[in-house]
Amino acid sequence: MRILLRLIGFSFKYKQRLLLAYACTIAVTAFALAIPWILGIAVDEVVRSGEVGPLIFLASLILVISVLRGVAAYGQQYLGEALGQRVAYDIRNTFYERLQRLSFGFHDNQRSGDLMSRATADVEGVRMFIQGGLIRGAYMVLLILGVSVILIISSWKLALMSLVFVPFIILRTATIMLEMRRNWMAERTEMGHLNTVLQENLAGQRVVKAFAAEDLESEKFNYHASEVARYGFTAERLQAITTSLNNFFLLGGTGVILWFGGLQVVNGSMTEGELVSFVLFMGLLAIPVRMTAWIVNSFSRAMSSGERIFYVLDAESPVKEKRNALDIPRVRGDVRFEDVAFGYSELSPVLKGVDFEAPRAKVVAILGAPGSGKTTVVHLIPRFYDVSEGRITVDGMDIRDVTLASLRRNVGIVQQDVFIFTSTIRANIAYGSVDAPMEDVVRAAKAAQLHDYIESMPDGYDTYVGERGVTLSGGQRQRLAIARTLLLDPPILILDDSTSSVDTETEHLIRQALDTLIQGRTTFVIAHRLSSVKNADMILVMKEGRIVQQGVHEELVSVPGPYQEIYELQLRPQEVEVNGGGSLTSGGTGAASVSLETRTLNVEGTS
Ligand SMILES: Nc1ncnc2c1ncn2[C@@H]1O[C@H](COP(=O)(O)OP(=O)(O)OP(=O)(O)O)[C@@H](O)[C@H]1O
Repeated sequence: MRILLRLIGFSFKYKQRLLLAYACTIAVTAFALAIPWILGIAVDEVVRSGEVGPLIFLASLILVISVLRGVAAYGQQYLGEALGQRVAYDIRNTFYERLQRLSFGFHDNQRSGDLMSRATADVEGVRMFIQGGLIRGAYMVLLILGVSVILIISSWKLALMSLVFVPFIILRTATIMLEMRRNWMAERTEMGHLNTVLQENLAGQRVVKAFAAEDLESEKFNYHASEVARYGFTAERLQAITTSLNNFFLLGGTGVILWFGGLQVVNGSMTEGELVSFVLFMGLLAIPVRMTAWIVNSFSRAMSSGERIFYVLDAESPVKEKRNALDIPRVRGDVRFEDVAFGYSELSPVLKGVDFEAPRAKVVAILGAPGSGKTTVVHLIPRFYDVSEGRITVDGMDIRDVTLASLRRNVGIVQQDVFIFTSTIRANIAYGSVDAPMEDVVRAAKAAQLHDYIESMPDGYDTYVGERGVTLSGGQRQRLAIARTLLLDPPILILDDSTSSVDTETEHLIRQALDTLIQGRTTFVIAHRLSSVKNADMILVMKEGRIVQQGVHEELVSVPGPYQEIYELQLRPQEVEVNGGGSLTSGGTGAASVSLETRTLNVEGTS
């Protein structure tokens, strides 16, 4: 009921259209009821007077009414369709908008395929109901009520006999409604699984092919596809059985009328015309009786779909923006973690007592074993997640007191896994700074050592890159991400330096690009490379969610502890690889130079 009311609430935004559609529905019902009534009078007139004059008049009247009925039916259908389309448009946009606002904490627990299914198939289910069920349902109710009242006024005994089937239809409708609802919910869920398999398969095509897993993928898809089909058949079966039963009840009622009505005509207590009207009125019920099952089916589907849509619309984002949050301008870049604790769920804390200060324009290298919490620490800065204890400040301001948009404008991220949109190179570089003038885009591309490559393409900056940037090499994707961040020009930078292995020339280009990028920004490097660690202004060594050592390379390497172990086991062997090809400096402090050796440094012992 709550879902139905909310869907009606969406429709009520267009109340003029809705009311007009209902006005057309009332007109269609009235005209539909008038025709059998006039036909009854016509039959009586012919029998009584034997003249054709009144017949011609009544026939013309029926013609006029039929035309009017046609016009009203057109209005009803058109307005219903338009209403359905508009409501679907609104729901789809509200859904998408909500998805954009929900934080990582929500998305971590969802499957993209399922969310896509909610945004498409579920919205479509709701649209069909609004367009059909909401309007036609009213027509059906009006017609049944109208026919019942007319029949009862004409001959209540005969009416009661002929309408004896109505309670059966109501009972049947009520029972299948529950069954249909359960069935549609299961079908919607399976459809979500099906979309997830499809989406993952398409996104992971390279892995599927590399592991020759086509058969496995087909099996997974087939399983969910057959489940979807099974629930679809069940819905059709329920609808077909109900339609047949309802038809049976209706025809039974018509038989009763013919039998008892015929007897009444014979004994003179009813005219021929009244009997004809009665039978025609019963005929009018055929449409709503047949439609009952369809409407119940459409209603059940819409309620299940509505539930799935409202689940997302009502979802609370774990990261919320305060009402009076400040829209901050460009910050200086002093970042401070004050006794921060965090867990992805309340049961398992991931970070405990993390406390450090990253002064403006310094480079902080974070290292530690896999799962020690390095990524988690940096993801707290742009508020992908919120701390559970303590606080993080930027220039002394608690980051929960500022708007998410203004905070994120100040924090740039260059990840190892660069996401490229299916668009032009220019649009991809300007993602996040869409209004940036072309000169700035070119300047960023030049600084990222990508300009020459772009210029060598036939369409230059307007060259389209394939889905997820498949037409670009790993090194080009990475430099594009650097150009994107350079254009954003954030004072705080998060960098995952685990560049996939590339050739020396590309490595050199990336190193130059990063050199430019890092200048003058407070930089957090998730350190996978020797020089990121060795030349950082501060090194944080993490273990099981805690900072176990903190300092600069020279200090840490001279005392026994986790850093010394990592250095001896994994960093020192890298030293022979370093050939001093360049450096990344931290805003001219001199201390921070992050050089990129040709081989990826494997701090954790994994490649
Ligand atoms: N989205 C998430 N939901 C639940 N747990 C998570 C999530 N992301 C990470 N974790 C868990 O939090 C812990 C810290 O993970 P994190 O990614 O911060 O480690 P890391 O040091 O960056 O590891 P790596 O070097 O392997 O990337 C791990 O135990 C991990 O399983």
